[in-house]
Amino acid sequence: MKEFQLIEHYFTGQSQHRKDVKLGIGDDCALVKPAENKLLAISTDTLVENVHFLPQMPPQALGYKALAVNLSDLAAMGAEPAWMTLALTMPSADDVWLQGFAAGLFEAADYYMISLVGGDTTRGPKSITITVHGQVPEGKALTRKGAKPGDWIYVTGTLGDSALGLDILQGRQSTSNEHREFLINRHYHPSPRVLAGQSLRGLASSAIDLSDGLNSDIRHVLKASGVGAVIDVEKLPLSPAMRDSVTLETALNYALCGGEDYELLFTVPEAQRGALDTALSHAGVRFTQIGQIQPVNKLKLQFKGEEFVPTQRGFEHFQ
Ligand SMILES: Nc1ncnc2c1ncn2[C@@H]1O[C@H](COP(=O)(O)OP(=O)(O)O)[C@@H](O)[C@H]1O
Ligand SMILES: Cc1ncc(C[n+]2csc(CCOP(=O)(O)OP(=O)(O)O)c2C)c(N)n1
Ligand SMILES: [Mg+2]
Ligand SMILES: [Mg+2]
Ligand SMILES: [Mg+2]
Repeated sequence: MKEFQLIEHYFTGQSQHRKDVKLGIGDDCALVKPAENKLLAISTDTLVENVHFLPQMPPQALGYKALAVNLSDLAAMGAEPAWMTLALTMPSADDVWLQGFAAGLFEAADYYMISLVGGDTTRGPKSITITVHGQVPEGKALTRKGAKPGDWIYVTGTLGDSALGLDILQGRQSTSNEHREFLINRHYHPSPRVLAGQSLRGLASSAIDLSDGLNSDIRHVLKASGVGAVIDVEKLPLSPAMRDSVTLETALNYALCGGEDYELLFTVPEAQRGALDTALSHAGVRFTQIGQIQPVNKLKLQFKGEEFVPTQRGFEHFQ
């Protein structure tokens, strides 16, 4: 199949048709109509073979995850997904692979109501870059800046599962079949907390999504907000699969430094604390208070009051 046939065959048949897409795939640009009184939220993330995914990763999971990691950034800002572009580079046009990739991509796109409006297809080492566009009411976006001393720190979901799943895939850890399936699924199918992010508008004083690991990502919030924090690592939410598979110390290191959780970390002032339960009840995700913002610009990790020293900082591309 040639380049243009391939694009038409795999990427123009989506079921997600948004009224605000005035011109989609096929021209030199897409034309979209942003809503009035809303700001555009734009973010891009790349997945590169052997850096972000193993060559044997099922194409359906890869298509899904490539979009999910991008949606996670929209979630962190409280934005609603709207449009995306896809830049796809691959060594050859493998029909089975493309079929699976497109199925996974559109599964996530349909669920989160985001429309593919364009992209680029090239030959080369396998990599996927998605740019997402979302919308957020003016003045309502969540940002990394805004955490104040005394605010409570929360995370959604459970932490560390994805990194343990990757280690299991690579034979560095092992566990029961049931836990193995759960953990690998958490690695392959992260759940971007899109609804939770929108529900936190007007409630959270700051937010970020966790991609490199809490120990690394929370520092972006602290720096942007000009504050410090105490984290009670014994409060970090761990899945039963995590707790059953490794020692508590190893589990806490996965939760702090493993990365690819795609959960939200957010801060909430004391006065808004009571409103959280109701706001997040519709989002269908658990959330756990793990610490508090402090005036001194420093991150303190403690386990039952004693200093906790993690084995690493978090994921970094350039050491
Ligand atoms: N090559 C680049 N050019 C411009 N901005 C970049 C580049 N790489 C990263 N950024 C910006 O730097 C910030 C941090 O990037 P990153 O750590 O990748 O964020 P995230 O973890 O949310 O994906 C983001 O605002 C991102 O848009
Ligand atoms: C083959 C392989 N090695 C290592 C990892 C682990 N890993 C890759 S990227 C990453 C962090 C997140 O990726 P990044 O490109 O930093 O995304 P961003 O922070 O920009 O959202 C982690 C933990 C993996 N998923 N696959
Ligand atoms: Mg990024
Ligand atoms: Mg992010
Ligand atoms: Mg990163």
